[in-house]
Amino acid sequence: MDQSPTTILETRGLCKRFGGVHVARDVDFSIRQGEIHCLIGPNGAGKSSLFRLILGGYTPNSGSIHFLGEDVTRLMPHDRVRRGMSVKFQVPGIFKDLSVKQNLVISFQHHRHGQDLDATIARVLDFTGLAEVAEQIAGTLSHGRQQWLEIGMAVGAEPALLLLDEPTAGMSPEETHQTGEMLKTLNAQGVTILAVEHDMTFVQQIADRVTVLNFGQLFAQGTVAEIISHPGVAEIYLGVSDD
Ligand SMILES: Nc1ncnc2c1ncn2[C@@H]1O[C@H](COP(=O)(O)OP(=O)(O)OP(=O)(O)O)[C@@H](O)[C@H]1O
Repeated sequence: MDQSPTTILETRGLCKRFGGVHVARDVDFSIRQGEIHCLIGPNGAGKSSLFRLILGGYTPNSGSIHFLGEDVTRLMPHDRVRRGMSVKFQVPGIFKDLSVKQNLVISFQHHRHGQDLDATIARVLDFTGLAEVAEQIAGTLSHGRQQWLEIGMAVGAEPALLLLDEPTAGMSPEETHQTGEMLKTLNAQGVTILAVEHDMTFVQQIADRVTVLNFGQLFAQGTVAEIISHPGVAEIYLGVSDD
């Protein structure tokens, strides 16, 4: 099994079932250091489940997960975060009654103090384009800006791997495009990104590689161009069997 230095995360023979439902079937999946990797597939394919397995929200029935060369299969989610994973879920987990800046203070105050905390907040406000609304109550921001605030909260600790579950859900096309540019900037600064995503325009904008899941199994993997021209991928989206 490949365990080259360029592999940041790898799953080996990962299986997870709930009763008779197999949400992950023998999944061998890897993310390369420095890439933007998108996870796609039809509804119910197992994307969110794989995401939760990687983060430790679900425990696999069998198989293993390796992050930065270490077996993290049995680690609690917070121990995975401590090792460099960070996550933004689909539903914004922000404090809506607090200001943008107060949200960032709460996110970073356990890791950063004094000038270091101020510098981190300034960097995140600049990166997310939220500096002009730093004092605004977060719940009054547009949907897109609330999502950017949460991305900012997820990247303040400078993670090695950022996991995003449908980061553009509910966004306008312009907000979606801006999010893509934001993530490419972050990636250029050294953050590896895994995004579960439905919007293929967005996937084309950001992805270095794409993995397609279907019925809990790895169906195809490749560049965006390879996946788009893969005849089986179009078929599973149309609900036609590839057998
Ligand atoms: N905790 C659970 N208990 C039982 N079944 C589950 C659980 N989590 C997921 N499933 C089932 O596993 C399958 C895969 O679900 P999952 O949410 O991972 O798919 P998905 O690809 O993320 O779908 P979508 O694109 O609709 O979000 C579905 O049939 C779902 O109902």
